[in-house]
Amino acid sequence: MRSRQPRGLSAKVLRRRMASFGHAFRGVGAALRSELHLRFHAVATVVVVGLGFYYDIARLEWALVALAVAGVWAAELVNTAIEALTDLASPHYHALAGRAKDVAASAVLLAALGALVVGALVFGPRVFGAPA
Ligand SMILES: Nc1ncnc2c1ncn2[C@@H]1O[C@H](COP(=O)(O)OP(=O)(O)OP(=O)(O)O)[C@@H](O)[C@H]1O
Repeated sequence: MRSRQPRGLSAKVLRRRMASFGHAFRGVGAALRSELHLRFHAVATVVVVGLGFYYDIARLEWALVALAVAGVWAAELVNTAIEALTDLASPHYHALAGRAKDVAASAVLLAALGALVVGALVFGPRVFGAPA
């Protein structure tokens, strides 16, 4: 049976999806350029992935490390977006603006603490020689 979908629609949808990926990557690039914290995360990510290969960690450990790293990146990117929007909406001091920034920053802190726990459990025994 022939599809009733107008010809070229799927190509259009695909182009839109590709454009969305482009916007997302542009966002990561812009955040990397403006945020020192993100550049630190980039270096930390390279170190953690290097340690993963060096110690040949297990598949499930890779999954935990990937989730932890992605969680920190996602929290930091959302925090960067909230900071930008807050500065746009409230360039002058406002208690709500401060609260929005503090809460967004606490999401990064929570993700970073989770990543620290994952890092300590996965790499701690290997680096410090304790039994896994
Ligand atoms: N417009 C504002 N009104 C009230 N408090 C603010 C405002 N802007 C910033 N703050 C307070 O200052 C803190 C630091 O804000 P700032 O924008 O400097 O972010 P930051 O945590 O230093 O992040 P970054 O270093 O990534 O820019 C906020 O968490 C908030 O408590």
